[in-house]
Amino acid sequence: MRVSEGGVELTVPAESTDGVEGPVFYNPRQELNRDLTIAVLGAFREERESRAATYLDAMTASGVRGIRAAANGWTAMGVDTDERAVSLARENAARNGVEETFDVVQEDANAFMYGCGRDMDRALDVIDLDPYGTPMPFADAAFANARNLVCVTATDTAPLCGAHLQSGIRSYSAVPRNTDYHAEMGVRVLLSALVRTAARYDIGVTPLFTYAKSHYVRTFLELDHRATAADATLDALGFVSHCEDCLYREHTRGHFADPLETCPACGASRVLTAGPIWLDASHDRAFVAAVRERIPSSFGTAERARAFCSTLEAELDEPTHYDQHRLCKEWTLPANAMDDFLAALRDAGYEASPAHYSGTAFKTDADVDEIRAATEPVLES
Ligand SMILES: C[S@@+](CC[C@H](N)C(=O)[O-])C[C@H]1O[C@@H](n2cnc3c(N)ncnc32)[C@H](O)[C@@H]1O
Repeated sequence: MRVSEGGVELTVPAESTDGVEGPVFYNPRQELNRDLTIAVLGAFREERESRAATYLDAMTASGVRGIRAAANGWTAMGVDTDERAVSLARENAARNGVEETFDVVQEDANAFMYGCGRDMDRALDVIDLDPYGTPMPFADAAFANARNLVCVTATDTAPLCGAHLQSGIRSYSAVPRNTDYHAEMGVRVLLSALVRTAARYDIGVTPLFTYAKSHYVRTFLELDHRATAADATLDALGFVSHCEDCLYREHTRGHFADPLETCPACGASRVLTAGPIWLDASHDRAFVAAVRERIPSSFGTAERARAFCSTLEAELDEPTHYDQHRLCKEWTLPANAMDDFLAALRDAGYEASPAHYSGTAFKTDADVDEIRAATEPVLES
């Protein structure tokens, strides 16, 4: 089957695939992810005045990411262990006339990355990990061998958000907890595990653009190759305690957890502690704005992608979000329009923004009692 996206033409398997078995992977529902990736690459080069030129599509499948990067001026490389993927990616590269700037290799991604690290002629400026499930088996090789930017997709959202607790602990060396902000738990557990991996190579990390959508988390991490930068990055790790009864939460920075026995707000003992998680900003607002401006109307998801960036730009940096419907259920009050709800918080002197996780998700510097006091009038009206 022929598809076109982002100005390139591809042959892909007739049915879309999203599993390990079956034909070469291509998921049309990931077009937004790929459109945003191309816009991030462009913004990174221009905004950061970066000389980054080489891009590794470390799990290339149909070759779609590498081909789109090559079509946008990158010297791209693609790797896949599946020989059918390698030959399809090569065919697709030739179809788009980028076979000179998109070289595809059949190899294990880790072996390839370490091989490049030893070869100055194959230095990798940007490495993009897009595996099935957890990216952690590839994270060491990526940080050890990337110069400027590491892009990561994780699709194992149940382990990341604490729904599959043991699997999450095994993969991420952190304790994720299943809360009502489960997608954000996944974002912050993933960032924590990635920055701790980078720190082992004396690399500090700045998350430029991070989001959770349907069944995956995606992040773009700028690298700073200094031990002091790694130390500063680790200062953004800590723990969150969450009351399952009244939804109170608090977070503390540092390497040691100090779990709450009881909730300071309601006295209940059903308090979950998660961590270490990433507590700082998960995106750089100015960078996200630059990404938005670089989304051409020709992209299939242009309108959605720009709107998504706008939501992310406005989102506060608080490490956990609330859900209006969840709070209203707790308070047995009717929910109201999000705009009125957030306006009530702002009128009461708090910061408040939508959060990209859902249409009823929001962030604020108010605590649960303060949210209720500020919004009760508009919920009852
Ligand atoms: C989720 S798909 C990649 C999708 C692709 N990046 C896209 O945007 O359509 C994962 C790919 O990783 C490949 N793969 C699995 N293990 C690998 C490994 N150790 N090294 C390199 N590729 C691997 C699989 O064959 C599969 O094609």
